Amino acid sequence: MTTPFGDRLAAAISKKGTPILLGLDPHLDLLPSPFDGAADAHRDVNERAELIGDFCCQLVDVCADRVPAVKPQSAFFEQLGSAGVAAFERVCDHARAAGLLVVGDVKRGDIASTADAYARAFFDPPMGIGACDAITVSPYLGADTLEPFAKAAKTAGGGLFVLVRTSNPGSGAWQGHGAPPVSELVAAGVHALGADTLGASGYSSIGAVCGATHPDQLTTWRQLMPHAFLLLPGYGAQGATAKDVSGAFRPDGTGAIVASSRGIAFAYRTGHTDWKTAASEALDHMRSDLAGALPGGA
Ligand SMILES: O=C(O)c1cc(=O)[nH]c(=O)n1[C@@H]1O[C@H](COP(=O)(O)O)[C@@H](O)[C@H]1O
Repeated sequence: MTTPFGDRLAAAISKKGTPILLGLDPHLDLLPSPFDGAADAHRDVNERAELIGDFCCQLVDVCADRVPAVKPQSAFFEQLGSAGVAAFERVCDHARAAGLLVVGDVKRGDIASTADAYARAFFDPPMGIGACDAITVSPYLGADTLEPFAKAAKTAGGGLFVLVRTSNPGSGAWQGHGAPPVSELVAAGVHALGADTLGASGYSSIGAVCGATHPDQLTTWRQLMPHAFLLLPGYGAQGATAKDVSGAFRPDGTGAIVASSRGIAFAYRTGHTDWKTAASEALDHMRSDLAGALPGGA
């Protein structure tokens, strides 16, 4: 039987000694040379997709020994059509071959019968868009629409990260509405959905996306979802710091994974070093930054 995703993530974080989730977001306008040709709309789309795939694979190679997992953002690949989707698959395969867990940032969500097809696209190997260990999903359509995703994930030993409260400035208008706020209702749903996936690590395979840009609320979400991994976007480029994310962790320093995309991939833009050296240094800086701020010195 496949080891459940929650246990695999806990083991990977422990092995690499850091809860960093490396974002793979090939923004066309930020790519370094020689990959910047991907932004040229007059160029052949297959070549452009090849360039973004190559960039992400090389970034994986730079960081693979120091991160447990990566999060390729599907939008940056989908914008180049089917060639981009093929590049997404290649990047997922490359990361898995490097021993990393892959969280496909695809933010899917639809009525249950359609959600079932989306879930198969990511978790059912014969049909797989890109072999993902977990994917991000939107809960807006209701709890019933998360069930097909959860079922497919469980069967595959995979996981989900449900959007509970996103990192963007406007997230409060709807997600923060009501008493208790919608985000807390979703958090309760995530807790319930993960109950039957609790692994030996004490973590379930159903996690939650909670923006690191809401530091005051992270302890509340930690309490509402005691067995869920919290995926925290917003560190670095969106302004959140290591201190901001500390409330999302258990006292033993486990239970959350901190995402950073632009802050690592495009670190070269703030300095004068080559892009690989800059990314590597940014990653080392993030590792020590987190180690100094998290409970248990994670
Ligand atoms: O699900 C996500 O990963 C996500 C949720 C959220 O609330 N905010 C958020 O920024 N993200 C994603 O996390 C990444 C953040 O990128 P950086 O700001 O460059 O680190 C992007 O891929 C976003 O799509």
